[in-house]
Amino acid sequence: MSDLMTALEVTGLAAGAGGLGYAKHRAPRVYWTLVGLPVTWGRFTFTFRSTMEVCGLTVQASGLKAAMARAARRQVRPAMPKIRRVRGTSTGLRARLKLPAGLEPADVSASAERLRHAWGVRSVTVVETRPGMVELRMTGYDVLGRVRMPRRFKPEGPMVVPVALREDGTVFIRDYRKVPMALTLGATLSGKSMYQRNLIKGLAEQPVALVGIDCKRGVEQSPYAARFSGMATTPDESDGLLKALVREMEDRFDLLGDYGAANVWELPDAVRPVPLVLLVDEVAELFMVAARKDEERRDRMVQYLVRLAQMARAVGMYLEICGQRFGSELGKGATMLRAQLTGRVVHRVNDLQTAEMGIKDIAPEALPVVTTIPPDRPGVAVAGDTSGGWSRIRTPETSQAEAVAACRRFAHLTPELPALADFRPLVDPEPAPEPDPAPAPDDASPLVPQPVAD
Ligand SMILES: Nc1ncnc2c1ncn2[C@@H]1O[C@H](COP(=O)(O)OP(=O)(O)OP(=O)(O)O)[C@@H](O)[C@H]1O
Repeated sequence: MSDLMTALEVTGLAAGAGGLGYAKHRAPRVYWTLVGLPVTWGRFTFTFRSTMEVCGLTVQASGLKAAMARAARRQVRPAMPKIRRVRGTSTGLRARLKLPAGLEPADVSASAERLRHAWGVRSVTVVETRPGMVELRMTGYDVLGRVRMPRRFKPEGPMVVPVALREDGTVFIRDYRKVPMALTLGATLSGKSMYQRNLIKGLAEQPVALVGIDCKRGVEQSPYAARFSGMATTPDESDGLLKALVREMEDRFDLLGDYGAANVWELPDAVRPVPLVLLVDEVAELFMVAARKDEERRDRMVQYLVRLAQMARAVGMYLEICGQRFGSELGKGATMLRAQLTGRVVHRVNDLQTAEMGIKDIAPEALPVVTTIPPDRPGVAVAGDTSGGWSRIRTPETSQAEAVAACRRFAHLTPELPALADFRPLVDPEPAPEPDPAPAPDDASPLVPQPVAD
């Protein structure tokens, strides 16, 4: 009997160990939650003091403290960061530390690699949360290996879309009100379309008008037509669409003038025009020139885009431009337009010059990171904006069917914009069966776009 029990125990242990070994590689998130997190938390807590000492994150005790210690015949200990809060997450461990006078966040950042080894974690990122306080963001495994977005993430406010994961395990959001105009660059097969797809899926759920320019005959954007209020698939159509958008922008400015408002968010809800995002896929196709008369059209379109990029933010109109390159080869005014696109997401690119176009003017120190994105990691990109901050991100792998299903489910949110009536995209009247059949609201057919109530 006891032999049988022993055999069962050994088999159970072996199966358990095998299961954990399997989970470590195939389900790192589960492994981290079950094993990594408690072990790391314990290691962090019990070795914190000694780690601070060996990593040189201590300063001499202040005169008063030293005097008090001497008076009490205690050893004078150096001052070190104090743990204020520790929190486990599905990707790692976060610890808030209060720094003693004499230590600054840069000192802790400089020791990040040593802290990573000391606590056996995948990465340590140091973020200043307020003067004198830093947060250590540790990840327990390669969170960009197979991206899973946290389920409980709630975007704060309108026009905020969670679109990817940062390597420190936090969510990378596209916040249109903070960074209204953006450029996504990347070589072929680097993951640009996946990024756009995630963006469209996230935007589809919000009360926003989507307008598309896809001069690859609409192959990228047409599947999402149910959620688009306007779409152009040739340079000629795009010329007309951009002209209509500039007029729409001017009308919106007139409205702001009528109400004495500085931007659409100050307008009363009843009259506020719906926010609008223009998504341009493969900008080089839009600016393609075959004859002299095309050049005039191209220069005109660049001018329209520059005007939108310079002014449209206040009236709730935003640009999202995507391409393989974006330099002077695109024609007059192209580099001026690029300077206005202050949000940048740069995937793997083919040459240093393209990486420079994407990131050098806003976060030059991220340049080596862009040039070393491996080809077997499509979707990995460097995201930065004019605040100077940048991070390595990766979008979750989302199938086209999932994004199409989201567009159809929220088709009732597609506003009718009279100015763009000539550019309404064709909606497939017989959609393919959807993999994710969420019920559409009773009052809206998923196929017939309906205006948003004012
Ligand atoms: N975040 C990601 N995670 C995993 N796989 C990805 C990710 N992003 C892209 N891929 C895969 O990489 C391949 C290329 O992606 P995608 O089509 O988005 O690239 P692209 O830059 O748009 O290429 P092209 O310019 O040729 O259209 C696809 O097979 C896609 O499934």
